[in-house]
Amino acid sequence: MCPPVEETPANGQANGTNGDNGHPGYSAVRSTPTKHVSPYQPVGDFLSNVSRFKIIESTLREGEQFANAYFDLDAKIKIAKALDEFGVDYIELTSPAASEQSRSDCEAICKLGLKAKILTHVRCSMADAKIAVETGVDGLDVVIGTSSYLREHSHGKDMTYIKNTALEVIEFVKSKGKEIRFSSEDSFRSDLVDLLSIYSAVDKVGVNRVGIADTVGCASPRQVYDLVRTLRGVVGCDIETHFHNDSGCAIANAYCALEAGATHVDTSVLGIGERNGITPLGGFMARMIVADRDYVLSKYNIKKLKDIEDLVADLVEVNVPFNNYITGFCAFTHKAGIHAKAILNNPSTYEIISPADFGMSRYVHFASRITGWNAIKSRADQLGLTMTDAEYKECTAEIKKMADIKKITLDDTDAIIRNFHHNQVHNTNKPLLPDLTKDEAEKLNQVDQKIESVPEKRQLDATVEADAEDRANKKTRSTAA
Ligand SMILES: CC(=O)SCCNC(=O)CCNC(=O)[C@H](O)C(C)(C)COP(=O)(O)OP(=O)(O)OC[C@H]1O[C@@H](n2cnc3c(N)ncnc32)[C@H](O)[C@@H]1OP(=O)(O)O
Ligand SMILES: O=C(O)CCC(=O)C(=O)O
Ligand SMILES: [Zn+2]
Repeated sequence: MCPPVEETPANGQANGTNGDNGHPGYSAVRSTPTKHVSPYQPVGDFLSNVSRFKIIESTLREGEQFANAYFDLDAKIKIAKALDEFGVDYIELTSPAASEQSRSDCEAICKLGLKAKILTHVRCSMADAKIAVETGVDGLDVVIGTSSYLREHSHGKDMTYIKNTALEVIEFVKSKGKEIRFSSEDSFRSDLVDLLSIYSAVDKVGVNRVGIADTVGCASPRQVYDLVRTLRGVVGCDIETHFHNDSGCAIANAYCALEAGATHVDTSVLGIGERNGITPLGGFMARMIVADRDYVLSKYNIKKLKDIEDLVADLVEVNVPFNNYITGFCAFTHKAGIHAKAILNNPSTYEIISPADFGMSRYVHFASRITGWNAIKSRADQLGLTMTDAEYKECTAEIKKMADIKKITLDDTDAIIRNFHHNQVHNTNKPLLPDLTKDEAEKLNQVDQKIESVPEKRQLDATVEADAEDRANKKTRSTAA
């Protein structure tokens, strides 16, 4: 088995050491070469924007709608600066009509001089638009519900009113030299003819983008593809998309929207937002780096992802989930023996994303009954201990035996490897794990007795003894020389 090989990442930077996933019981393995040629390249379709999408980052708007979110100005500035360093194209802020503090925060963020364009998100009303254009934002994201649910039970306006107001607001915002997007809320439960008719009308008066929103998270990727593709044939302007995650499709829907010709995707850090939130920035990056690594690396500073997630998680007082895309504590941890062996030889066997791209580390978990001798050999290498293959196998069997009677830790496993090695080299019989409880020692004894009666075990013992003798002979010869 090859020892872990150090990778030279495509971007020429040092390997993943700064984004430690924080494992107490796993060995870090240096990244190995990964020229990411995905067998699942995006469909080579002239409509697809998978290789030229833009991100509208809405942690400071949709994210403020997350149940736990409370961002004071200092927090907003930290988040805005971090997102700007990451390289998002737009930062969307809460409506300045929401409160006096929201309005002054909006002005303050506009004055930071960030590279990202600053948008604010307002209702489709002249009153909101008039407040928004005075804040210094680059553009307005205007929204109004078009489904019958929202027309009847939210704002109570019909489609004619919506269209007329939309046209009035767009004309006003454009006259102020601002970018303007018009979006239908709850698009996937809206009448298709209503939708296409209003999008076509706003496109004709020069709106910069239209937006489709899956406000209740009901849409499937196929429905998204169909609607965006249809809309692509109706409007010439850009198409923004916004997906809630109630039924688990937010990332897949964003991807399908791009395949169908959408140009912009809304995200928030960790997906925070109303209810269970929207397309998460990190999960979206995970999807897109698999689709077009060069585009993602050329545009976004993805090594900042973990810092941004930690910042936001801290501010909204949540933990980053264990299975989070990229940064979850086990996102790059390989445990089963079969996986570990292959990963140690070549990480592409079981990884489609290189942790090093995100400044993260890969781990091989070897303290369990499902580990294998290749992983144990790799760990022994890290401990500076060398044995024969037969000894690694025997040592692995001891680890499995112990793991069958109790949940073993990294320290336990290291102790077994060290003591096993010591016994081989010095021909001693040290207990492999000295601090077993009486009960555990008794169980181990029973297991030992069972194993002794297995013929393969006797065979293995003979091999190990032969190895030891061979080594002893060699040692004698080299001492004599
Ligand atoms: C799907 C989304 O997430 S859209 C973004 C939602 N974001 C927010 O709501 C955050 C900011 N919101 C707020 O601070 C407040 O809701 C405000 C300032 C906008 C309005 O506050 P209030 O005047 O107290 O009204 P309230 O919040 O109770 O109800 C919403 C009002 O907006 C109207 N409304 C709702 N959607 C729209 C719309 N898209 N365009 C125009 N008016 C709308 C409703 O009819 C209702 O008006 P009413 O006072 O005549 O009943
Ligand atoms: O403005 C938009 O496009 C989306 C608004 C929103 O948050 C939603 O509909 O869920
Ligand atoms: Zn939303």
